[in-house]
Amino acid sequence: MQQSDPHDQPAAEPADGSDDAYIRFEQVVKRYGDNVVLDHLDFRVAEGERVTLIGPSGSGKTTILRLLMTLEKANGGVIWVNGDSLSHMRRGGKLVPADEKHLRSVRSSIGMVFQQFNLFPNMTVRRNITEAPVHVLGVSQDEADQRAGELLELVGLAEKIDAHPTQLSGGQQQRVAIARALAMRPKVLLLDEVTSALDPELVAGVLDVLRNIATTTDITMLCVTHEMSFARDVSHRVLMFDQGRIVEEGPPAQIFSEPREERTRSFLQAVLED
Ligand SMILES: Nc1ncnc2c1ncn2[C@@H]1O[C@H](COP(=O)(O)OP(=O)(O)OP(=O)(O)O)[C@@H](O)[C@H]1O
Repeated sequence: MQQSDPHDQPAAEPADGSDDAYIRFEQVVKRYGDNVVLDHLDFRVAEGERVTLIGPSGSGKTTILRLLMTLEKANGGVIWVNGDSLSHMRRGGKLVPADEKHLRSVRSSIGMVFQQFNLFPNMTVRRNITEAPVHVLGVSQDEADQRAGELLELVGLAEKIDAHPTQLSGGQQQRVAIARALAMRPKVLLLDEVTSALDPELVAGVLDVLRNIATTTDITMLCVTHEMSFARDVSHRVLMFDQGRIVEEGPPAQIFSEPREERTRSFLQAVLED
């Protein structure tokens, strides 16, 4: 049984009433058994903002993305996405626990790309990209096909539309996974170490695609990466985590060039030596 947390107050609106944050974590607690992974975490991400999460292994970065995708549930606090709470909803003027329909609706504004590409091996690239828009959003197959073509153009794989994932390199598969996430027209894109599973020579191509998406769209991005030059290029803000708390945050130029905290300095040193 999960313990309840004193901060797990149902809330209808962000605590300060008006809040322009698109994503907001308010006193969020996540535990696995006795392991406190997120410890009363507070942060906000504005609409269109691109934020990179850095920090040592186990500091809770992936957990944050998984909570946003509702793949995990917080033990305390409230997570807001565009004014909707992931724990509660209003029904008939009352606050009730969020149901699956509410969560599905919130989740539909969020796309995620994982370290492993998770493409359907038996489907062509086209079907990998069109399956969810057609079956979840109810978009016509023609419209979904047209969008798949445009997205494959964007990720530089237009000629692979009828290929199967097994015929593609890891980097190409990851670019298809990015196109698939964008096909749902998300407002937020979550990127979880999307180049970590790739051979080194394939990393740059995937990062170039993401740089292009970051700079040519107004999509809100939360990105977990060890690619510091990519983080420097695309992020508006970097959050440095340790043991489930933010130890430092700031624009990339400051965090990477003049970190204030010893923990940030030693983390960056270790990544650079890697
Ligand atoms: N399903 C789970 N069951 C138990 N513990 C878990 C589970 N998922 C994550 N954890 C623990 O939560 C902590 C935070 O993990 P998380 O993956 O969020 O860290 P991270 O900062 O993303 O690390 P990395 O950079 O290695 O991916 C770790 O101690 C991890 O062992």
